Amino acid sequence: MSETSVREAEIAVEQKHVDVVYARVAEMRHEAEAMRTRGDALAHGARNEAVFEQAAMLFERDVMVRHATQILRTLDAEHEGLVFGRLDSTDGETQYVGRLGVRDGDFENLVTDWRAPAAAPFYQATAEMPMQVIRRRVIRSTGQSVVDIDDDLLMPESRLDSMAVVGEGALIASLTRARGENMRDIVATIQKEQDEAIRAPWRGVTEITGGPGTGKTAVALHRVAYLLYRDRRRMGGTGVLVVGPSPAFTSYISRVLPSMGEDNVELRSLSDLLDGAAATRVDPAPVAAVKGSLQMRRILKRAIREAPVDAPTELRIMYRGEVLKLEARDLVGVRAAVHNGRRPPNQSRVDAAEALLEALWRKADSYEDYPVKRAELIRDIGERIDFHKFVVMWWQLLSPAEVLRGLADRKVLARAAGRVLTRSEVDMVADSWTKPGWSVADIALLDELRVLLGRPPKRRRRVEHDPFAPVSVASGRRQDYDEYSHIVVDEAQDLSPMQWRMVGRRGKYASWTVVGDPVQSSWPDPAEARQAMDAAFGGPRTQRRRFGLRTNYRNSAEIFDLAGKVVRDVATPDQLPHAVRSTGVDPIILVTTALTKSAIESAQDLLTTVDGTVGIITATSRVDTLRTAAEEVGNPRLRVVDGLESKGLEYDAVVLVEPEELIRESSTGPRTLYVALTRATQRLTVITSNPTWPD
Ligand SMILES: Nc1ncnc2c1ncn2[C@@H]1O[C@H](COP(=O)(O)OP(=O)(O)OP(=O)(O)O)[C@@H](O)[C@H]1O
Repeated sequence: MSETSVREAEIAVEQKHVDVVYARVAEMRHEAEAMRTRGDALAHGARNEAVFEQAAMLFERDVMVRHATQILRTLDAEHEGLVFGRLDSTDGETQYVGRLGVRDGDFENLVTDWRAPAAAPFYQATAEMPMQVIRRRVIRSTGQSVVDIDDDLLMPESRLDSMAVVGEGALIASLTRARGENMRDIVATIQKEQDEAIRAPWRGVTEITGGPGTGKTAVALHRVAYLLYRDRRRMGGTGVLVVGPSPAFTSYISRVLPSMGEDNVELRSLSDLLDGAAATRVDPAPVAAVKGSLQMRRILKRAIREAPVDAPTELRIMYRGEVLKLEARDLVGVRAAVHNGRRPPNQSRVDAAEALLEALWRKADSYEDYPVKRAELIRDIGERIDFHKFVVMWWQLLSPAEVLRGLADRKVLARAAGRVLTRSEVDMVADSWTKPGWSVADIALLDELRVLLGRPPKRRRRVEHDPFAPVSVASGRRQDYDEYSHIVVDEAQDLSPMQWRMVGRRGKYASWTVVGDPVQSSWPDPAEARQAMDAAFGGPRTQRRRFGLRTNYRNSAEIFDLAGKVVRDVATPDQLPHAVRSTGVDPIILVTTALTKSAIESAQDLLTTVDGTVGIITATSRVDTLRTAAEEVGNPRLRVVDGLESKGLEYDAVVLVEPEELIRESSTGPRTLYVALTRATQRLTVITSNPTWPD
């Protein structure tokens, strides 16, 4: 038989099995619908245990079918298959691997879930350690049709004559596919070193490091799916949180988990981790550096001890014919004493009232011929409406937003900062808070304030308009942030210490998967961030395991060569991954002063060359101009982002505009440029006004 006809014959064999699987899933779906109707009736009428048991069984079935239906819906939209692998072993058994475990009516295995221990050889077997696998086959489908297969012969000596072997590399085929709007799962082609990280135990902290394109994000997401499968009871109840650098990134990765049937995972970016306070901008690097460092915590703590600007500075009260007066100095003392108490300020109003009454009594006690008793004074004044009004104005319930906005006044900030910030830092940071909206760095500060201020007590009555009620930054979507059972942090090298505190607060009892690449870091003080990270994990004694990924699956070798050049002074050779795929096409470097025009022309060119997405990456200051120009092209495959936004994303082709501006804009030298240069899978064009770039 010719090679083509062997391939076709083998495709037909697999199609037959795939048809059986889909038919079984359809059958189960029908059964489940019927059972659901019956199950409701059963559950309502349940009288004895047997019926209960039956109802519970039906429920489990139902859950499984819903799971399958959801996966199918996601896959149908992307034309991918439920079954993607097959193992032929020395014991004569054949096993299919897929996104879901499916059994036939007799409980015989039709497909093994990729996360089950039985499927592990599909990812772990090698020619050196074949794990009894003679042939490993990757099955590629479009919807329900098998379109291709690809074999790995691991034990040639055990191969039977009837066993055909076809294909030329499922991995490479998958890597050269056009990139779309969303990241795809990699279940069919997970590599051994990746699989080890995916299947690591849930406990403690799992750190995954690797250069650009080594599959860190993909591995982290598959690990979530794996943990939910293996430890659903532990993970499923309180939930898994995945934290990424930007909303563009969370949207990019949003499809991966649903394609594996997992939609119960919260994906959040650092700018929307706090409910009700989404960031709309990014601070310039020097401002972000100040706001992200731990010294901000000291400043915020001092800020909340200050009296609000409109708080009264004197208390006068008539009592039994005398004027009792607390002067500014007295009030400052009382305020400080209340702040030194145990409770956060928003829960200390009662303490404040008591401390004021105590101070009034001390005043009264110092008057001669003024026979009042302590208990009487406290009771009488404590019940008076004018005293209550004073307390409400003097000890205001504060929202995190109000406090941070208050620091836009440079005098207020300078007072809170003391000697922690220089004068120019105070100017620059105060100025940033006069701008509308919040920056990404502000979200961590608001979250810190949320905890420092404490949750205000619930009001008993609904008041129509209460000018003193705090403007809440928490909409109450999720009250108890500290309840996640597992947290994944992607691009972890970029979290500031304050952001680590924010994330750490959400994982008091969590286990962690932390993913990053130190060479791509955009944070200027890695040591301080490292310390804050350790604290988030519960201290340096928390169990850790580390995995390093060494192969760059994204970039062509030609593109990665150029990217490697720009970080040669800040990265050691062993920090750079190895790019496996060569396209024979070198990046283009275009020297011109007509940057916008050339960028658009190059992008248009590339849109005709590649089938997937094209990204224009540029300095923040150029984004608006280029976006306007790109809109005129009117092609939905074309995007414009700045260097920081490009983190974690990928495109078929990239046009990088004025590389040196990305370096100038960043506080970490060439690292952001390195990120930008490693976003393309196939083509890269760099547009520069410097004739000697990159030398
Ligand atoms: N085993 C694999 N099979 C197929 N594709 C893979 C595999 N591993 C990684 N990829 C692909 O390589 C690309 C890079 O993966 P990913 O974005 O997870 O890398 P990363 O290490 O997070 O990159 P960066 O740090 O540069 O953002 C993605 O398109 C991913 O689908």
